[in-house]
Amino acid sequence: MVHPLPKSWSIHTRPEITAKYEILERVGSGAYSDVYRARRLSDNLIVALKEVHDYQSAFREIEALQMLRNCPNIVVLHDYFWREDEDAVLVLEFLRTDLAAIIRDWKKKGGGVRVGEVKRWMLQVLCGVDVCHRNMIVHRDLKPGNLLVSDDGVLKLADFGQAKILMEPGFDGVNNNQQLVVEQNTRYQENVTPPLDVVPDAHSLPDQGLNKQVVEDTNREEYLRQFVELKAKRHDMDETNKETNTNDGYSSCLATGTISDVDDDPLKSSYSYETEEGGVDKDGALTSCVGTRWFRAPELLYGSMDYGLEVDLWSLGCIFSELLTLEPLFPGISDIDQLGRIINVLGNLTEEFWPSCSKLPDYKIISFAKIENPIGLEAYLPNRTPDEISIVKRLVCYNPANRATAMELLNDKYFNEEPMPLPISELHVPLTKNDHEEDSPGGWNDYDDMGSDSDSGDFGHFKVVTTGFGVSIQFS
Ligand SMILES: Nc1ncnc2c1ncn2[C@@H]1O[C@H](COP(=O)(O)OP(=O)(O)OP(=O)(O)O)[C@@H](O)[C@H]1O
Repeated sequence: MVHPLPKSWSIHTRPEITAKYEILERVGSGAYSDVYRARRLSDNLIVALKEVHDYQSAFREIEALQMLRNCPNIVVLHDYFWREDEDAVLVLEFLRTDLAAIIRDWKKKGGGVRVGEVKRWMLQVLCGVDVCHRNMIVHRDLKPGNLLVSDDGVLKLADFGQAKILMEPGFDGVNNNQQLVVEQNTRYQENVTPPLDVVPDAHSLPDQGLNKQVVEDTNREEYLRQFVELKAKRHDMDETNKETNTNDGYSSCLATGTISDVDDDPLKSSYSYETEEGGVDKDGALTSCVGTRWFRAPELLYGSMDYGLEVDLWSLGCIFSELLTLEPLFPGISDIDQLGRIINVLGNLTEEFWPSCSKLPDYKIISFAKIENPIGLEAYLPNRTPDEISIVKRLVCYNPANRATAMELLNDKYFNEEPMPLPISELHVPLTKNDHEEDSPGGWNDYDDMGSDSDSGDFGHFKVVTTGFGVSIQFS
């Protein structure tokens, strides 16, 4: 659906943007942004202008996309506008549809999935995630709706507003493709031979205008200068926004949900929770309030602020399962329900599965009744082959260290045997993106709620028990 232009439109009143772009229509909006289709006046290129209303999110997205430029399965950042007193505007390549729309289209048409197609889509997702992870960037919001697709079938990871660089990369790691590859991380560096070549994207040519920020032939010094400048700006803004800021490390989401979940919770008076605001390393700690619930890893649901790239691997497993079945694997209606669904399938989270799980911040706060006979992932993947089930199991598992990396999966025989992955040129890309709005209630309309962080849904049966750690909520 194309949204009509609102009358008061901040992007429209910014001469530095309108001098270079004709704004055509609003094509989407998210938690932090409004996205417009626009035409670049210099060469008529159609682009997406993403006006980001949260500077932290804008910074993250720019920082990550700068590092990942020239990667074929990552959305191209052509340019950006960043001024202290205005919302940042990112100029992105325009991609008309996404994997969620493709899944909806398959479902609507019936007839199941074509394995060759599933393989090609999944390979493209894996390539995008692999390049992020080799650069120590955790995306933190992988879901079909954030995997944009071009008219000719190229899939690109987008929406890096929650992305985080897990360590400062060594700039010496710039390789021929100008990607920054971190040497320190052995798990992700062993046998690094990208199975699919990373080649510069034809559409990634830089903007040549006055506000040029992303330059294809940027040398290392210039790149470093821009990066340092942007960081300094962020630091200044951090200082001025200290009062209201919720940086990583300043907030903790308990397994009961996000802080807003707790605030909204009608049962809030029947239990308590404590959040440690002090003593958390501002620069080092992460927040657990990330990602869209259906794709959120259990360690995040249990409040971890010490997680790694593996949270993306869990999301990948949910995405692969959805490609195979056309249904979301864990469509939780609240964070508690999300955890309950996972536990019903995998069994209770115990040290048998993940030896250090009891150290998760909320592990002792939330306890579920013992699940004697977990359903198992197989039950959710009827008629799928053992290889397909095995891949889902290698991603959707409790212990993050046991999750298969994107690189390992790219080399998995599944993607190299019949039926072979379809060539990109043979992938079917639906013409429209939002035809699900016509669907019947209870169908794909529900899909729009997958990102909601409000726990106003059904909590099911529970009992509140006082323990040595405070109050425990037990669900059955
Ligand atoms: N490059 C693009 N090309 C075309 N449409 C886009 C592009 N980027 C984003 N959009 C559209 O705008 C919507 C919002 O964008 P995006 O998901 O990046 O924003 P967000 O505020 O970070 O969202 P979220 O609430 O999912 O975190 C997307 O669902 C998509 O429909």
